[in-house]
Amino acid sequence: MVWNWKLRQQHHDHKPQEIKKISGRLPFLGHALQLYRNPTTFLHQCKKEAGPAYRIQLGGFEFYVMTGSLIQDMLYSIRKFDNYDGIQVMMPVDRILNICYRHKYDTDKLITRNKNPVKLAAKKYLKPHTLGIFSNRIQEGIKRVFDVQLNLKPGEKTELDKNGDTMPWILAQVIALCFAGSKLGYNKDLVLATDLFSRKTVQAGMLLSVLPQWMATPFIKHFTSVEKHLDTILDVLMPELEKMKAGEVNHEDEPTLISLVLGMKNSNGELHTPMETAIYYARASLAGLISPRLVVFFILYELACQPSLATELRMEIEKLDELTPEAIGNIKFLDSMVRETLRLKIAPLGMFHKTTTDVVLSTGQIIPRGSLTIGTLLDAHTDPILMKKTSRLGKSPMPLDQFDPYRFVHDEDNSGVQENDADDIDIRSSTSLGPEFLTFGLSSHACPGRHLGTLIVKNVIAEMVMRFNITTKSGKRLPDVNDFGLALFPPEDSLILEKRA
Ligand code: HEM
Repeated sequence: MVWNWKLRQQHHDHKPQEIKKISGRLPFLGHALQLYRNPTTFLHQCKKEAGPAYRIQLGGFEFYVMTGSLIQDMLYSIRKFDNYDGIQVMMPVDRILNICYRHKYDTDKLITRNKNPVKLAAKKYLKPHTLGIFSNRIQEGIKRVFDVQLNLKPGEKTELDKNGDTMPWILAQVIALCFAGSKLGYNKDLVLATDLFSRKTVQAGMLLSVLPQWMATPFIKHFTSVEKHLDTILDVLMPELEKMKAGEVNHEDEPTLISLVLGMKNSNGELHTPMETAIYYARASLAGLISPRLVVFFILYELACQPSLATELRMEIEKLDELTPEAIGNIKFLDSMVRETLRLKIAPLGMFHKTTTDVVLSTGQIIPRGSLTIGTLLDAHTDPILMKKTSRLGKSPMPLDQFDPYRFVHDEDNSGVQENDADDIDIRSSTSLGPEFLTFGLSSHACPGRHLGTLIVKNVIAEMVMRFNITTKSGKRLPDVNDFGLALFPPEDSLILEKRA
């Protein structure tokens, strides 16, 4: 292999070391069994065996695993570690569109490596100070679904299944309103198609992660195709988009993601067509639905297991002068619970990237160009050496591997912050990025939708807790479900909602 000149200069002709392969691989399965049984223990053993960077195999993929501060190095080096190709490993939406929709539209045109219009629109309009434009839509959307789908009499109970339709419907309704506007966003066909597009994409993604594409394709086409749902999204959105394009209507009084994307140019310098814009709506809704759904369920489960937390949250909500999404978004206790959930209720492995060049790590080891890299986020978030500031937070700090809903309810006096703490370690809110909070990524690739996502999560939780007493169906706290260390799901349990008087 020919090292490039710059790398040689940097390392004064010391030959970079290969990164060690972890022993115990099985043919094809690689380390799947170890990751299935106990990913956290396995990843600790790997670090002991091979140091801060090592190679594991899962399914057909080999991953270079980054631990500790190497994760930050990866997330900050956006030119060397590409996140687009990385995300496509876990959520291969380009391949899924290609399998399900290529016969209707050349989906290759939508591969948005460098100019993702959803990202550009999100960066512009989903900032904390611009979120007010979505306020009414968030409030109205949540209220409407609760009134229709969860309309119980006081004392009446219902089951909220984590795999059921209610929670996805609530979130899809809000996302449809925010991304397509009030004129189209209440359309039931659109809301259902938005939800099913995201759920089917996740299922198809799972098939593609375990089977070669030729084998997965017929299953996807038969069982998890997104074609019908994308057709519906196009049917609802395109007539309005055509009118917008012709200048017959505009969305100036209520900015929407679709109006922003329609006004942007693609990589050929041409404005997006109504069809492209409608497909981008579907892609954006994926980002807006998948993670928030899990975060909401994790928090509700915690409230069900610790009813005193629900009582405290109700008291905080009752103290508010007005019940606006912003006011709910500013409740410190709720924000702390969201940040703690995002810190701890995450997969042991995450943040897929692909190297764009041979990369020499600070350890002197090399990752060849085109390799898949991944970070041990959970290990980093529970390591007191890396989480110096976080580990001191709270009046009586709890160990980092335990869920402390009050951890980030801090003020100047009880934050545990010391004078020599680095200023760049920002712990102010659930959306503050920094080396002690990696869940949204870092630097310019960090999630641009996090402010909207957390605001929606908080408002759904607030509505739920004000309307219902929440308990678990099992009557116990069941363990979270780990999926080969690559995804973490809430326990195999349901929630029982009892309408409050
Ligand atoms: C609270 C829930 C959310 C979580 C945990 C989350 C997490 C993430 C993560 C981990 C990334 C990849 C960062 C990287 O590779 O460095 C990402 C990217 C992205 N997220 Fe989110 N996200 C959330 C909500 C949302 C919402 C509501 C939107 C709405 C538009 C959104 C839009 C995006 C987009 C467009 C990207 C791609 C950014 C890029 O390519 O640079 N996310 N998100």
